[in-house]
Amino acid sequence: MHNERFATYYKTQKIVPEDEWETLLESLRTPLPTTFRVAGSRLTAQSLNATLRDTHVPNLSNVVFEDQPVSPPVQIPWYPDGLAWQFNVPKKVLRKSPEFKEFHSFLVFETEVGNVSRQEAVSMLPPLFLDVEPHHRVMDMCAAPGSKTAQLLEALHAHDTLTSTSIPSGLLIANDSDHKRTHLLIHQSARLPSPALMVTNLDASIYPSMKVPSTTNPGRLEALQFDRILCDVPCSGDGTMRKNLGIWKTWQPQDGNGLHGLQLRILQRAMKLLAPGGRIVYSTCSLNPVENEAVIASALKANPDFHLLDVSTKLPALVSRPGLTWWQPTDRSLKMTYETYEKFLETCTEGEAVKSKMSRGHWPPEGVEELNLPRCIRIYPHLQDTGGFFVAVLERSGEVAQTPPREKKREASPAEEEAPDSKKPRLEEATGDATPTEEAPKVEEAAKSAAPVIPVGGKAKKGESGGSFKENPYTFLPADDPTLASCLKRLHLTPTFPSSNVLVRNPDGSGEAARSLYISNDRVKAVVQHNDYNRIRLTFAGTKVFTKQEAGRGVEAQWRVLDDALPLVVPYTEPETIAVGDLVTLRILVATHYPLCAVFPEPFKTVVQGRESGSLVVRFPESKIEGASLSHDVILPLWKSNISLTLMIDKKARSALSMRVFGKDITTPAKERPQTQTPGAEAVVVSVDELEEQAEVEMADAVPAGDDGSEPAAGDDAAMADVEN
Ligand SMILES: C[S@@+](CC[C@H](N)C(=O)[O-])C[C@H]1O[C@@H](n2cnc3c(N)ncnc32)[C@H](O)[C@@H]1O
Repeated sequence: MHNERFATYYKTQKIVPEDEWETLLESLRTPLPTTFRVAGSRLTAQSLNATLRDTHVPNLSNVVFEDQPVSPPVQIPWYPDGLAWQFNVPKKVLRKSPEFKEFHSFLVFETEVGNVSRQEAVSMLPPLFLDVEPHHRVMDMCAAPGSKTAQLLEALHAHDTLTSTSIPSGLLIANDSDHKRTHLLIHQSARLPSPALMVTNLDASIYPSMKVPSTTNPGRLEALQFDRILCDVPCSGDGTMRKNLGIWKTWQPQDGNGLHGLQLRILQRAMKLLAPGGRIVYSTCSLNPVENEAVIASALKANPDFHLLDVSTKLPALVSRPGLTWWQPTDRSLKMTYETYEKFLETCTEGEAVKSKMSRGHWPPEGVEELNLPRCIRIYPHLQDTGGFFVAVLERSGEVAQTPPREKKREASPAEEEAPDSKKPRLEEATGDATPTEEAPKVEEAAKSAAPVIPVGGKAKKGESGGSFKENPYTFLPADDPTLASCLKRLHLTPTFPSSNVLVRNPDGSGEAARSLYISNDRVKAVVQHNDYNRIRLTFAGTKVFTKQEAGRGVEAQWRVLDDALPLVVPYTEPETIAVGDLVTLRILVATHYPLCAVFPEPFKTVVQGRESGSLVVRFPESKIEGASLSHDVILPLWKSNISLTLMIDKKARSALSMRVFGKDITTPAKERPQTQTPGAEAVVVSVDELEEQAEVEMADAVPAGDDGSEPAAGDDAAMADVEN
């Protein structure tokens, strides 16, 4: 863990006082503590956080391993509501101490189901400074793998309750230029299903302007402007050296020098897309002023309607240092630093200057002191045992548009619907487009071509590109579509269900061919309907709520509600069709795979025996019995075949639920039958073996492999490492 170039460069930049340099270096050489955030909707998170604080931490408080006391997890002091935690425990303690082993499995399972997000502490900062509210139009320009997108979604859904999801009037577009990584992002975001989410796969530096119906000028279109934009740009990542040890070996100043241009272009594009009064958070996990203050300074100079916000009191417990007002770039040889760009140019040929990727913007601009750069936030590893990080919060002057908390839905005027594209109002005419007219053709052209791919480390690999766009389009179904109508009827949904916001995803856009139905809010609908999906490289819109389930041999497939979508669908479900179960019932469902209806306690048994086969929703109210407790209501999806029931959640979710309610994992592998009679079950009058056999045959076709009924591999560290950023 030594790199002379790194030390020389940063000492020259005076990023910390000289007498602090060794402490900073020492801290960079020590392993990073494990940090995680209790995620998901606010109330679920608070309930899980209480379990952590009141059960897990006391259990871990007096652990002694090999004669040494081991400290329990502690809350990160600056994170709101105490929802972020950290602990520093050697791997062998996690593997061998029974208390920590149990805690580790708890974390792995809860991470799998999305209630815990393993995230570096400093990476949790940018969304906190963005201050997102449920009605905001939000853009996450470089979003994959999505840990910050998840935080932004949580903020949009701040009004959710434990068992129901609000439909925010706002919008979140999460974008990344790497196609593969957008799919990781979609997977991550599915953990907080949101009808307000869209995912696009574009180069953020040339992000096209999107059209939406004008709110002030009916029948016209205007450019979509955002209230909040996150620019968590690709960077050299030298603030992550405690975790990514490879950077010690490879670090060189050219990493940051080469990225400055792209970082500035992404920030400047965000500035063009932002509404007056809106806010941008620019962040990197780099210590380098060329990637940080230099980008902010150049962007502010070019956009005088922007200023840096003083956010020093926002998180009082966060220890940080002010942004720099002086720095001195160096060329790749690191032999010299140059006071000015002009002095640098004197030392090289034109070709060398181009190759160096240096520009005037790499240096502090004239009048740098007027830009308030000390309002930027620098986090160094030794300040509070974290990674290194940089955040700047920029605000655009102008009046904040007063968005009503819930938008009124606007149907397109018949003239607009029927007009051929060429006759539709031109975006620029309608709005004086957020995109300057002379820039528009370049942006449009570039957006049509495949987006370039630049990996997290920031260096684009030769020949890499986003490839041609092969995603299926999203199409809204007419509210009276027969497939949709039969689905809503079968699932007992009320007429208030927003059926005009249901989308399908197949080449011909028909309901008949659909195997899944998605739902969006009005804002997502407006964007999808008024923009060519190929041009905006639309990879995902809304959230999947219903899927077709094979119902067994010779029986027609039926619709069911996806587990994750239940909080969204339940408020629109006829209340009398939601069955109610107790903890004994839940224990049978968690421990057994195809329990017979006959084994459940009354009145649940009679209720389910009287139901037609197919999708069934059950509410388990808050309660407590010997060996089990539910601290809040839980709603779960079941599938009923002729004589048995199945809990339609995947293996990890089942185990996580079991640990939360029964304090241990009581699940059994799919094929293994319980040796004894199911706990809490009544005496069964017919041969259980015979009937179970029959039930398994019935279910063989019915339970899908894949997103819901599947049996994914057991939880391990990889599951947590996967989502770490
Ligand atoms: C620092 S990472 C983002 C991490 C993410 N915000 C999170 O919290 O999970 C930078 C991302 O920028 C993406 N990227 C690189 N160049 C880009 C560009 N020109 N436009 C959009 N995204 C880009 C990379 O694929 C990478 O996923």
